[in-house]
Amino acid sequence: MAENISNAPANLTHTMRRGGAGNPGRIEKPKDIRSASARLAAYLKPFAKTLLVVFLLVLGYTLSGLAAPYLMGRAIDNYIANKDVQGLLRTVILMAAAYLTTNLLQLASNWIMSTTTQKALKRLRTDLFSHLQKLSLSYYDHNPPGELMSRLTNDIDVINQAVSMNITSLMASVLSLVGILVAMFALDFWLALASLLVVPLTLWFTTFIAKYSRRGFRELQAELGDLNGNIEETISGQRVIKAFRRNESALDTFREANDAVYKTGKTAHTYAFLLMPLTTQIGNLFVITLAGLGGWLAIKGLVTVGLIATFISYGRQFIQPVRQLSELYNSIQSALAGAERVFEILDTQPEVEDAPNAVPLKDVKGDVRFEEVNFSYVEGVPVIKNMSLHARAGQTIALVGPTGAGKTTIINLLSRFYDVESGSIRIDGTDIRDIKKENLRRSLGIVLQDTFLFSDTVLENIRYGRLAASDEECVQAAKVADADYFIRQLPQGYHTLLSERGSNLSQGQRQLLAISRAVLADPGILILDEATSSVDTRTEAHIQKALLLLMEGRTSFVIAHRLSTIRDADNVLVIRQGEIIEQGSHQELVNQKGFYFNLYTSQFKGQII
Ligand SMILES: Nc1ncnc2c1ncn2[C@@H]1O[C@H](COP(=O)(O)OP(=O)(O)OP(=O)(O)O)[C@@H](O)[C@H]1O
Repeated sequence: MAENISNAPANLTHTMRRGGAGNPGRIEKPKDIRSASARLAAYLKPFAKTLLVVFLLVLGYTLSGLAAPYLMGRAIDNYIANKDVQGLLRTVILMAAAYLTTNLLQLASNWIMSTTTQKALKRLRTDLFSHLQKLSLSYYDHNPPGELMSRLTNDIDVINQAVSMNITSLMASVLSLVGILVAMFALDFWLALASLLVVPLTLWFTTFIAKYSRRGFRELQAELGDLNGNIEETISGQRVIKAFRRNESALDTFREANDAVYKTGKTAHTYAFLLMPLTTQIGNLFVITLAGLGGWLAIKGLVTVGLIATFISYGRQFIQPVRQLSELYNSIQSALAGAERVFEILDTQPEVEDAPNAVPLKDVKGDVRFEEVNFSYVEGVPVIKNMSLHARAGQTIALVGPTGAGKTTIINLLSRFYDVESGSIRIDGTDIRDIKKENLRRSLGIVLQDTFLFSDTVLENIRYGRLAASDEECVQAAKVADADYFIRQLPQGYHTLLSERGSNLSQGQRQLLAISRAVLADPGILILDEATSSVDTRTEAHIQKALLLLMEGRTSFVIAHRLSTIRDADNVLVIRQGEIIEQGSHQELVNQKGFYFNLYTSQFKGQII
């Protein structure tokens, strides 16, 4: 058992590195230990019977762990002293059996515990992920993806570490401490009392080293954070770095950050590694004291040599749980803090569900009305002000205006990604808050500038528009969207795997896939955000053609960047600071010589119509 002490630095550093997502490297304290542990325990509750088995196994191996030193003492006193080879052999076999049982039971309990933990964590992860799906977009506005990812992965991992390993360790440590103490006091009161002196010394010592080591690792995490940020920026900004020939200065910044990591890492690890030899020294000191004191008592004829051997062996076993307890405390604290962060998400109110009287939307005609709509993302900062508009079924509405005017917000409100603050939005006369969300979103086709493609095949990415669609329907949609020609040129055609966010496709091609999706979805109302970045003229022509086809007979809201789209629109809404300041056809607006006219002359003049 004593050799386990050598694991100390590894365990300790591991615990420290996994300080949790919020602030890695720090041993964080949960705000409410009781509630966090109760909720975490609830996830283990379905496995109560299994946990009882684990407890019995731990109890079993603690007892068998206590048996071996006792047997050794007996062997020395009864058989070695009396030269009884038979008896010695029997005891040696018993000792071997005791050690073997200890190891086997330990193995079994750890295995069962970690399997159980994995099952419980699988549930927690599923709960967390499904809850994330239900949260509103405004929640995502306030919680960056990195942070949420960290909760799904790091925090759950910290909990995993603590629950799968540390719960059994905790049980074992407490049980073996109690067991050893009882055995020691039962065997010899004074020697047991002397052994107890080692407890405060070990506790003080481990806490002392752990404090410095922890501080070191905390600093190391901060430096590592800087280094990671630096690397991430350099990788994602490669294009700009190369364009501006900043490779050397990027390297300099990296060297600086790398150097800081090296220095802090050296100090932190030195403290951590100090723990092993120094704890071993304390253990040795303990053995020497026991041997000296025990030897003296033996000379006096007060104790037997076998008893001293038993005590020394117990003594070695004793230090480990004492040291472990102080480490476990930190690791469990971190896990509970992680659990709290996970529960915080689970406690966030999900997106407003459908009203109880929500109705399905059937056969959408596409008549859209905004009636005195007000909205703000942040309280007190109105983004849409008292806006009213009417789009008749089949009309194309172009939204134009300077950046930040509120065009995307209008579309966000129509899609009910956010709810209006006051006023109402109606589709075919029904307030969208009274329409089943599922239905509402199905009747809207959204083609955004930055199309999100999943790491899957081209075919599956198109099928995202309507999951029940057959392969033929997907291909047909791609043909209508004029995407078929480029898809067939891809290495595996429709079965080509797209990389994350479709980065192996050009922007124009991504848009064509988004249009294919919309064609497949066959929505009553279309929402388009025209791409601002230029694509090659051939793709551009394909996109234009596909869009015109798609818009035919559907009410379309287009955040327009091309003059041709604006000219073809039935109504152009000029948005400024959350208000419609002008509206009419392109020609009417030009004739008005107002805000649109200025916008037109500065922005669109010269565009090929
Ligand atoms: N999620 C958000 N949280 C807080 N404020 C936001 C959010 N999204 C947009 N805004 C703010 O709302 C205002 C309107 O933004 P919106 O995206 O609707 O403008 P836009 O007209 O679409 O601009 P652009 O043409 O640049 O896309 C801006 O001031 C913007 O900063």
